[in-house]
Parts: sequence; structure tokens; C-alpha cells
Amino acid sequence: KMYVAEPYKIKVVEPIRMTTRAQRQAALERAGHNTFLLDSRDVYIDLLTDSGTTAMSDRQWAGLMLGDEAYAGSRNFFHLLETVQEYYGFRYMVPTHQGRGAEHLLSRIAIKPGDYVPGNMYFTTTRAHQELAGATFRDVIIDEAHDPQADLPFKGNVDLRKFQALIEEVGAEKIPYICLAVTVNLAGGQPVSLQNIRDVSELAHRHGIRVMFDATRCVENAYLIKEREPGHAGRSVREILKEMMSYGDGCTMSGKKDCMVNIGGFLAMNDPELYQAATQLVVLYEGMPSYGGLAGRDMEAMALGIQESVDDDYIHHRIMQVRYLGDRLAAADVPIVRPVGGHAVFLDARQFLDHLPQDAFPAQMLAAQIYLQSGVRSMERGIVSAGRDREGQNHHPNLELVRLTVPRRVYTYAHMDVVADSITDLYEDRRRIPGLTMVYEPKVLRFFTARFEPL
Ligand SMILES: CC1=C(O)/C(=C\N=C(/C)C(=O)O)C(COP(=O)(O)O)=CN1
Repeated sequence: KMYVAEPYKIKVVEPIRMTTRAQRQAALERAGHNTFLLDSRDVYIDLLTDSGTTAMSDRQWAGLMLGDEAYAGSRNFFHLLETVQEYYGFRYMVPTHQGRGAEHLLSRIAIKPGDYVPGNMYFTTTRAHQELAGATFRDVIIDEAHDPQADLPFKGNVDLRKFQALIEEVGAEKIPYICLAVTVNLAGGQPVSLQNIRDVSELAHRHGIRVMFDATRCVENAYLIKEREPGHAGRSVREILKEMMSYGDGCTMSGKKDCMVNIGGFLAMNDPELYQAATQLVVLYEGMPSYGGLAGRDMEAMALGIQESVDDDYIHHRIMQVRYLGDRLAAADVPIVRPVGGHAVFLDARQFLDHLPQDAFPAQMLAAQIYLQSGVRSMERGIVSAGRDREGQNHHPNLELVRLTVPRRVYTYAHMDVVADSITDLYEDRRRIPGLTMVYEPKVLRFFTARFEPL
């Protein structure tokens, strides 16, 4: 199997260690069978998330020494602003502590109670802030995105008929923007094609509706356009990314993913009035418009990270390493979401544990069993993450998934083999895995701190 060799060599290492099964059983009980509640020291290979887990480069670490910690007008802010203008093309930018800081600001300044925000599948914090601001989220993604086995190149695409139908149903004045996620995390890290971005932009702008990207994994999306959409193979990821963003009016960004930093985010836009509204709110929740809850050094690291993120060798390796893990699991007939996503391999827990009903939390239990089997931490992305609707009923998403999320520039192919081998072994004797009952359910975003016990 051809590896794509890492386009970097290792300069600093952080030792990791394997635990015993008894230690992991005890850790799992302490964590209430919720991998979010495991201690890092009890985790061997941490695939919980690609958020904030990136290894920074030597240039980024050097950049930390260039932190201009002036309270206002930091040099690093201008470096970040110029970089956002150059790489994404947006005119204005407000730093935030991370993505949900930007989602909070955007929701508060753009949404009025009773509005509707269409989007290509929900994301947990994104929808939470839209609902907190009084909007109703409406999923306008293509139907196939909800089918783990539909092997289509752009499962993140918007179904224009659904978007058009919502405009006719509620009227454009009730739709402040469409939230266009590139890629779509919960569909399995699935990209949106450039043609669909153009079509969504044309339809939205025809009705005076803004297009606001959730740009969190936009570089991965650009790479998958290069790889899968006819006519782009000869283009650099950097120029595809710039064209993608040119069809939108702004973006929320969690810098903790494709901007290659451990903390940071921003809200970017072209409209000066939206920018002015953001600057009035950011001082209340994040800090001055020139630091938004970040130290100067963090803004410097993020500016450098953005520049590194579009390096074709880096992003080629990143995508191919994730695909290597997916291909190995698929070769062992382990059910995964097709096609393999940009940032993670998603196990189809509904199929993996097809002897369990969704109300026994199969994805939650599968993540727990994977940890018990091998010390590998993954994340539940199923009925627990989907939460409850306004009437208090559990959402029953078709996608009941466990996400194996590969951090950027951290693990090697040997670690991918450990993950693939241990999950394949678990798959062999999956029938003995029982379901779970939830013994503690928080009110909001329950998946972060809920606790469970085996049935
Ligand atoms: C697509 C998308 C995300 O994936 C996202 C955060 N994702 C996390 C934490 C994850 O584990 O996927 C956020 C929120 O970003 P934040 O975790 O607040 O920096 C927004 N959009």
C-alpha cells in the first residue's frame, strides 16, 4: 500500500504510552462511558477531534515569540487581517477565541427572532447559536448526505430545490443568510463542489440572502474539489480556496482545524455594516476588535498557520493519511461512511452494531468499546450528539456514527495501522457488545458531559 510520505520531519516529540485493559476499564467507568470525559493521560492514540490538536510548525512556534501584546492595534492583528484578505479574500475580520465565538457574534448581529437559517446539515454549536438568537435551522443538504453508503463525490452539496422551497415558504426577508459548511463535519467530512457553491450563491444573492461559509475545514474542501471536480486538477489548492470564498459574503472560522492552531477563530465579512455591528459586540464577549479574546502570539500563529495550510504537499498528505485509514477499514469490511471524509473516518455504528436499537446509543457504546479495546479515543456523532428538539423529543438522525478524527501533522501511518487493526478485531466479535442507558443528561449540548451505564 503506497504511503504518501510525510512532507516534514519530526523535531520535537511528545511521548505517548499504552495502558492495560484493566486501567482502561476503570477509566471508562470514571468517564461514564463518555470518551469526552476521559483524561488525556489515559488515552493512547487520541482521535477524539481534529480541533485544536494540530502540531504547529517550527515557524509557528517561532511566531509565538513575535507576539505583540499591545492591548489595541497589535501588529499580529494586522498580519492576521492581511492574511485573511489574501487567502480568503474577505475585507474585514474580527478575531474570536474560537469558532463558536464567531458563531455567537454572527448569530446575534444577523438573526432576528423568527428567522430561518438554512444550512447543509446541522453542526452542534452552529445550530445552538442560531437557535439561541431565535432562528430555526433548516437542513437543505442533498438527501444522499444522510445515507452513509451513498458513495458520491460531493455529499456536502445543497439541494437547491430545498433552498428554493424554504424561500417560497417563509420569504427571503426571514432568511438572513445561508450557512454553507465546507466541508460538512457530521455528514462525514463531505465536501461541497465549486459548481454547487456558485449555484447556491447565485440563488441566495438573487433574493438578497447572504452566503456565510462555515469555513472550518475549507482547505480540505478545496483539495477535494481539486481531486474530484472536473477541470481543477491543474490548479493549486490556494487558488481553488480563494475562488470558493469569492462566492460568499463572509465566514465563521474555527482556526483550530484548517488554520493549524491550538486556539483561535474569526468572523470575516465584506459588508462594512456587518463589520461595524461585529465590532460593537466583540468588545462585550471576546475583547477589542484587534484581539477578540486571543493573545497577539496566537494571532501570529494563526496567520502563519493559514499560509501553511494551503501548501499542496501538506494537504495532499493530510487527506491521503485519513483515506489510508478508511481504506484499511473498508478492506476489512468494517462499515464506514463513503466516501472517506477530509478530516476523519466515520464508522457506521448502526451497521457495526446492528443488533442494537438507536435508543441504546450504539455509537456511544462503540466509541467506548474502541477505547477499551486499544486506548484509541473517538467521538460519538449520533443520537446523543443530535440532542432534543424544541418539544423535548430526541432527534433520531439517520447517521449514527463514530468519528475517528485524525489530527493534522501528529500521528504516523503506524498509528493508523494500530487503529485499523484494533477496530477490525473488535468488529470480529461485535455481537457481544451491549447497549447503554443515559444516567445523566445535561440540558444543552448534552454529548459533552452526559454519563452512561451498560444495559
Ligand atoms: C464545522 C464546525 C466545527 O466542526 C466546529 C467544531 N468542531 C469540533 C470541536 C469538532 O470536534 O468537530 C465548530 C465550532 O468551532 P470551535 O470548536 O468553537 O472552535 C464550528 N463548525
